[in-house]
Amino acid sequence: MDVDSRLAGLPGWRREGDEIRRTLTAPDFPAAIRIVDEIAVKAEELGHHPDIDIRWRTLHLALTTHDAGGLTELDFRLAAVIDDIAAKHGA
Ligand SMILES: C[C@H](O)[C@H](O)[C@H]1CNC2=NC(N)=NC(=O)C2=N1
Repeated sequence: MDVDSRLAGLPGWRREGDEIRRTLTAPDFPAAIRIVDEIAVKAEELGHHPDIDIRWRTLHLALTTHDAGGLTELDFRLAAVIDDIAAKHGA
């Protein structure tokens, strides 16, 4: 997969090794938790789950496909879903 060209379509995301990462700043802590809650619903639907670090209203998200030993189509699909959720919540 051409990771660089996929990343070009996801401006908030950067590559770090076998992961893509994005940091979000929500308006406040409850909004950050609502974002995580919505991501959880979509992640279950996709069968693909982000690593999430919650620091007050800052969320650090990391995606990779451990099963495949690197980045796959699913990571980029989930990244786009996360971007939609973030935009909806003003993050
Ligand atoms: C069996 C199950 O589908 C796998 O463990 C899934 C679950 N969610 C996952 N999520 C992510 N991000 N990477 C995986 O490799 C992965 N594997």
